[in-house]
Formats: sequence, C-alpha cells, structure tokens
Amino acid sequence: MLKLNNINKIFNESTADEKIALDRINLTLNVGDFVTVIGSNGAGKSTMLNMVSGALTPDFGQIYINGEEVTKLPEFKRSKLIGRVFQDPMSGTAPTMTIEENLAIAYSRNKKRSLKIGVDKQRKELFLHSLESLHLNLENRLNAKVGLLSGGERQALSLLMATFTKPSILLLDEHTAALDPSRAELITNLTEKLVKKDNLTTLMVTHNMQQALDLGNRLIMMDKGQIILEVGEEEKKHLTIEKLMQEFQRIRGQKLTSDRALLSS
Ligand SMILES: Nc1ncnc2c1ncn2[C@@H]1O[C@H](COP(=O)(O)OP(=O)(O)OP(=O)(O)O)[C@@H](O)[C@H]1O
Repeated sequence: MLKLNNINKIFNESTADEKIALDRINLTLNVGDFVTVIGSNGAGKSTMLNMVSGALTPDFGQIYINGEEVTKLPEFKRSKLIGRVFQDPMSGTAPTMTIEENLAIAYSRNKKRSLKIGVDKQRKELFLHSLESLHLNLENRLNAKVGLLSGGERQALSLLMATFTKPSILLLDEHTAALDPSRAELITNLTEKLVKKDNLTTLMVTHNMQQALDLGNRLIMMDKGQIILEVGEEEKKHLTIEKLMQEFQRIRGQKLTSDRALLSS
C-alpha cells in the first residue's frame, strides 16, 4: 500500500525559475491497485514517481509504504520496496553484463546472500522459466551481453527485473514510449501479465490515453502539480478519451487543442 500525504515540491524556490512541481498531493493506493497517470508536459508526473522512489524528498508532507513512513528513507534503502522501469530501455539494465548477471543482480536485491549448494541451479531454473514467459527467446541467450539486445528486448528484461522480487510498489515511467508500436504493445501486454500475476501495486505514467484507459483499475490526471481528476474502478470501465478531454475542459476551463501530448492515443 502507498500513501502520499500533502506532498509538496517547489524547485528553485524564491528565484525567477521557481516551479511548483507538486502542489500538496494526496494519493492512496491499496494493495493491488494499478493506477495510470496522465497529464500534460511538466504536470509533475515524474516528480511524483521520484518522491515515491526516494530520488527526491518533499518540502513537506509524508510518504508511507505498507503503513511505514519512508519520507526520509534514502533511495538505496527504499529500492528493496520498489521496482521501477524508465522510458529509456538503456537505463534499467547493465549493458556490459550478461542477461544472467543482470537477473542475478535483480534477484539478490531483496535476498540475503546464500552459499547453499543447489541454490545456483535453482536460481538458474527460475531465470530460465521467467525468461521463457517473455516469449522473446531470451532463455537461449543467458550469456549474451544486454547491450546487444534490441530496445524492446531490453525493456522486457527491465520489466522482468523490476518485478522479480515482487516489489511493494511498481513504478512505470512512460516505459513503452520509446518503443515502436508493435514492441510497445508487447511490453504493455507483458506489464499487464506481470502485474496481475503478483497483484502488484502499480503507478504507471503514460502519454498514451488509450493505454491509460486499457490498463489498470484506476486513473488520475495531473496538471500544474495537482491531481485534478481521480477515476475509480467502476467509472474507469466506461471511460473514453472523449470523456477525459471533456473532464479536463470542465475542470480547467480550457481546451486541449494545442496539447496533443496529453491526448495522443
Ligand atoms: N530537478 C529539477 N529542477 C528544476 N525544475 C524541475 C526539476 N525537475 C522537474 N522540474 C520541473 O518541475 C515540473 C514538473 O516536472 P515533471 O518532470 O515532474 O513533469 P512531467 O509531468 O513528468 O512532465 P513530462 O510529461 O514532460 O515528462 C516541470 O516544470 C519541470 O520543468
């Protein structure tokens, strides 16, 4: 479970460049909630994910994961609780290491070291089994350097690594945006499958409105550092892109004609 309580973040405060990136945000995710996050450029979406991961600390407000306050817990300590996939397929994996080595790092993130005989064999079987589930034939390339994989393959591996240890919170930051449509669809389907398998509590930022409607059980829309719309489970089932546009216009009193980024489907 994740709770953001009155989270505020101002960059360059009291200067000409002052920017209110998060304006007293409140958000609660129950276990298994999959919330898609939309909003125009600069709305505060990545900043909110950075708050959850610990990459940034709020000016004020509190963050709770599984009921424990983590507001001041440094990112490296919080990483045990969090899986994250970024837009850039290059950022989630180590390119000079093999697929097996990358998986071993992800695997050990949440585990104490063990020298028991047989653990390595079991671990390898787990890696092979997990890779098979991707249907990308990566199980036959365990010793290939990750830098040689295509963007889609790397992103699939990043997603697998981020979810390997069943994190309390999964953060997806436009993780399909840099891929061509067919690869993006593959990663979208894989996301759905992996999240469902372990009932992962997930926050996914996307500029793709259709993806935001298709995935997850809840949706939020951000604008100028605020959550301006929250759509619950039942309502989301009947939501359309058109309705979302109407809602934005109703709330903000302005048309979205110039901001296709929010609306691209
Ligand atoms: N480190 C920083 N220093 C100064 N300003 C920042 C910093 N990080 C973000 N901002 C500003 O805070 C605002 C929110 O940025 P953020 O990256 O969270 O938006 P976003 O909704 O993720 O946008 P996009 O969809 O364009 O990625 C923006 O105006 C951005 O320029």
